[in-house]
Amino acid sequence: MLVHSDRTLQLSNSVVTIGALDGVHRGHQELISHARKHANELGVPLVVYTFDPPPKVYFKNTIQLTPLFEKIKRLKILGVDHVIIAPFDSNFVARGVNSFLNELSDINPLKLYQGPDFRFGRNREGDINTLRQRFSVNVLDPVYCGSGIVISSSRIRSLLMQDRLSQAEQLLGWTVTSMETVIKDQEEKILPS
Ligand SMILES: Cc1cc2nc3c(=O)[nH]c(=O)nc-3n(C[C@H](O)[C@H](O)[C@H](O)COP(=O)(O)O)c2cc1C
Ligand SMILES: Nc1ncnc2c1ncn2[C@@H]1O[C@H](COP(=O)(O)OP(=O)(O)OP(=O)(O)O)[C@@H](O)[C@H]1O
Repeated sequence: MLVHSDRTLQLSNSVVTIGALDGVHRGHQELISHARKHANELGVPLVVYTFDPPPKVYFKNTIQLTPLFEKIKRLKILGVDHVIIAPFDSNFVARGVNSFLNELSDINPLKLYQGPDFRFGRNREGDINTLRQRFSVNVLDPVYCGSGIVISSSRIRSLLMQDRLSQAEQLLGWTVTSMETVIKDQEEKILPS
């Protein structure tokens, strides 16, 4: 797997998933697994376009489930070919939808795989319909946990903050050992003893 931090990757075709993907939880895994399968059928590379830090960490100062190296490790395990890491900063946040879509066209996505709630661009102006004006998009039904709640990074953050580690693990599909350490570190920074 190749990691690109300069956003200059050019491909003649690809299958793409975009997102914060904090935790690379079971919902993200399902999305990537469908995208992987389709990329194999088409014989093209699978690209994940992600953000560092995750937008919710940047805007809402939430805890971060996976540090970048852990997210990259998980994406590699899932068989992703290229990861594009966009530095999520004030310049990036100010970009309009067209600027972002123009950048995406450098990798010529034959298909994008997203969940229904995906948003992008300045003030979250873009959605699935905006994406569809330029690219072909497959929208996956949300993956739910056993209790009928949609799996999300936010839900997992909340479970971890309540020390409900085994439930968080079920939603993540990964062990929380390394993450627990990260979260404890973050808590200690917020609440110095
Ligand atoms: C070019 C670009 C600009 C963005 N600007 C904003 C913004 O102004 N406000 C905001 O809340 N999120 C912004 N975002 C983040 C998106 O709302 C969203 O979190 C991101 O596209 C990842 O999707 P996901 O949250 O479904 O993973 C931006 C995203 C992109 C790609
Ligand atoms: N449970 C899920 N089932 C299917 N797709 C999902 C699921 N959760 C997220 N996605 C999709 O994965 C992509 C990345 O989403 P994102 O990283 O924002 O996940 P999230 O869990 O919703 O995060 P957060 O709770 O921080 O908003 C988006 O296209 C989103 O719709």
